[in-house]
Order: sequence, then C-alpha cells, then structure tokens
Amino acid sequence: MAGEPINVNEFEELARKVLPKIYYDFFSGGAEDQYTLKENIEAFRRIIIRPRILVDVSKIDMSTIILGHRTSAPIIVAPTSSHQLAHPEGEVATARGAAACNVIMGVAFTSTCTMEEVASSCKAVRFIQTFAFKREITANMVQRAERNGFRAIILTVDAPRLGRKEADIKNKMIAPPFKNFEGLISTEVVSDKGSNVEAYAAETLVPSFCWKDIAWLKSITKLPILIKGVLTGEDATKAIEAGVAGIIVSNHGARQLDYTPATISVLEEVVHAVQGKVPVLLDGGIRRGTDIFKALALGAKAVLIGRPVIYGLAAKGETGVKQVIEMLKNELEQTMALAGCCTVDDITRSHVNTETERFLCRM
Ligand SMILES: Cc1cc2nc3c(=O)[nH]c(=O)nc-3n(C[C@H](O)[C@H](O)[C@H](O)COP(=O)(O)O)c2cc1C
Ligand SMILES: CC(C)CC(=O)C(=O)O
Repeated sequence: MAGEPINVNEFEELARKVLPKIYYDFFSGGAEDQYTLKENIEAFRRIIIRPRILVDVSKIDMSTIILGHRTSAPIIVAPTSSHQLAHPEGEVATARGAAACNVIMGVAFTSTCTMEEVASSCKAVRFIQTFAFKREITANMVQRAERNGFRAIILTVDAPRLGRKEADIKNKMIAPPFKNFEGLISTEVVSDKGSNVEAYAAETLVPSFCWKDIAWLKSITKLPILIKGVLTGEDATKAIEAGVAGIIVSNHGARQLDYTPATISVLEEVVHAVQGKVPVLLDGGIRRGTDIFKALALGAKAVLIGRPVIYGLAAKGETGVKQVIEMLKNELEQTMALAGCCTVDDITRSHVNTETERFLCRM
C-alpha cells in the first residue's frame, strides 16, 4: 500500500506492519478454525443493495438517537480490551477519537486505562461493558460507572468461559494489566501454561450466571442494560422478558464459539422476535459504509465497530481512531446518497436483497 490508507482494510494493513506479531494476532484473530471470523465479513458481501433513483439527495443526515443520546451516525465503538497493546495512550486515545466524531464509546471493563481515566479524558457518551463476573466485581463496576457518568451497561453474555484463540495459545499471549481489577482480585494473575488470559477468566467469571442474574443486576443499578451476544430469536424473547433496554446481535467478533452464524445473517430473526420493543444493535465484520447500510436495512438501530478502531489506534493513535470512524461515516453518507436515502429512517428492508431472497426468486 502506497500513501495514506483510504479504507478500513488499508488501516488493518498498516496496523499489521506496526504491531508486534503477537499483538496483531491477538487483535485480529478468532476462535479455532476461524470459520465465523471469515463469515462475519463474507455474509455482508452476499447482500445486495437496491438503490432508488431520482430522489433529492442534496442533504444527507446520518444522525440518530440511541437510548436517548443523539449521535452523529449509527456507529458505536465496540468495547474491546487491551488498547495499550495497540498504542501507549490506550482507551483514553480511543475515547477522544470517538468524542471528536460524536459517536458513543463502549469501554471494556478489561481496559488498560481505568474507567476513571477514560471518563475524565473526554466528553464522549460512554457505555461500560462487563462480563458475567463475580457479584463483588459487578457491584464495584456499577458504582464506579454511575459515579463517572457512564450512560449504560453492556452485559456480554457469550463468554461464560473464554473461547480458544489458537494463535494466542501458540504465541503464549500475556494479557496486559487490567487496571479496573486492582484491589478486586487477590492473587497475582500469572500462568506458566502460555496465555494468562485464562487465569484472569478463572479468577473473575461465574459460569453459573444465568437469566435470573439479570434481575439482580437490574436491582443494583438505574442504568439501562444492553445484552451483548444474542444470536437467536428465542434468546431475544427471553432478554425482553428479563427487561433489558437493548439487544446487541454479536458473536464477539468470532472470538468465542466458532461455527456460530455471521451476525448479519441472524439479525432479522432477532428483529422479528423483538417486535420493536427495544433497539437492536449489531456488531461483527463491519468494514464498509455499505455494511452499515445493510445492517440498518435489515433492522439494526446502529452498529458497533471493533477491530477497525483498534487498527486505527495502532496505526496513528487518537488521529487514527478518528480517521477510521470518519471513513466509515463518509462511506455511509455516500451509500445513502447513491441509494436514495436522506435519513437513516429512509433506509428500509426493501433497500436490500439477501441471498435467500434471490434463491427463492429463482424457484
Ligand atoms: C481484541 C478484541 C478484544 C475484545 N474484547 C472484548 C471485551 O473485552 N468485551 C466484549 O464484550 N467484547 C470484546 N470484543 C468483541 C467486540 O466487542 C465486538 O463484538 C467485535 O470486535 C465486533 O467484531 P469486529 O471486530 O469484526 O468489528 C473484543 C474484540 C476484539 C477484536
Ligand atoms: C478476554 C477478554 C480479556 C477480552 C475479550 O473479550 C477478547 O479478547 O475477545
């Protein structure tokens, strides 16, 4: 690649050049055969856009409202861990990039900067992400989130234990210190068996966490709870019954259970089950503005972006994060104009055609 990156894939190339292999593998990798990792991207390519012509597209407005917060575009920074392995300024730089673009910042509890450092560094609307942690860890997280102006809790439910990322095992990947755990986990988290991320998980995760525990989480916070990791209509229905404020269709960027479907291929199933009761968001494989357009057409309120933001951070720190988000916003704006949609509400189901629909048409 010569010159400045002009799309997200070129940012990935740049990140691959600047990062030590062990960290590039950690950020880019997926579980086991990485079937789902490829599918998350390939499934978008199989969806075709049906543009409308001769619409006045002289003004395009991508703004939207997510859980009451107006943002410049239907884009959220996905909560991802370990940003200081990409850049010394870590999540603080990422959050500043998100703030500059006026999009919501998802902060992982397994961040390398503390929640407090991120909160005091920028004005971005921030959501905190947590796992099915031991109750004392969750209670601590909730208090700190409320005190530090986080606006929602993202509860990630697809990780009762960690997925097997074989590159990390081979590379003996050592997790950086997750500073939010300071004072909360007693033992030094080390391992001589390769990756120490397993040891962290064993110290913190509760594999018996289930639906009733959402009622407990609701009882200790006034913040809205988004459930992240839903892949079926059945679980979407249960999540609504449990009283969540929103659903994130996600397979954890293909890092947990391999051979789960591409998220975009199950979005409609979830949207139908939810019946408009809460917003449905989606992440996994978003690399182009056209991908965002397709997700919105199939019923998502917004999308979360994981790896592209990390690649921007690795390549150019806060500036790189900003450039990646702006690139995706520009591409979405271009797609909306060329497809004849002036606002996000103008993007409808009839603006896309799935492979199944094309197959059925031929029968
Ligand atoms: C390096 C990395 C770390 C991640 N860490 C977390 C995490 O701590 N909590 C979480 O809920 N999801 C985590 N995820 C998953 C993301 O939130 C998101 O679901 C995924 O990255 C979306 O796919 P994409 O990377 O293709 O955009 C992580 C993903 C990556 C790539
Ligand atoms: C295991 C966590 C530390 C981060 C995570 O969720 C991931 O790497 O996918």
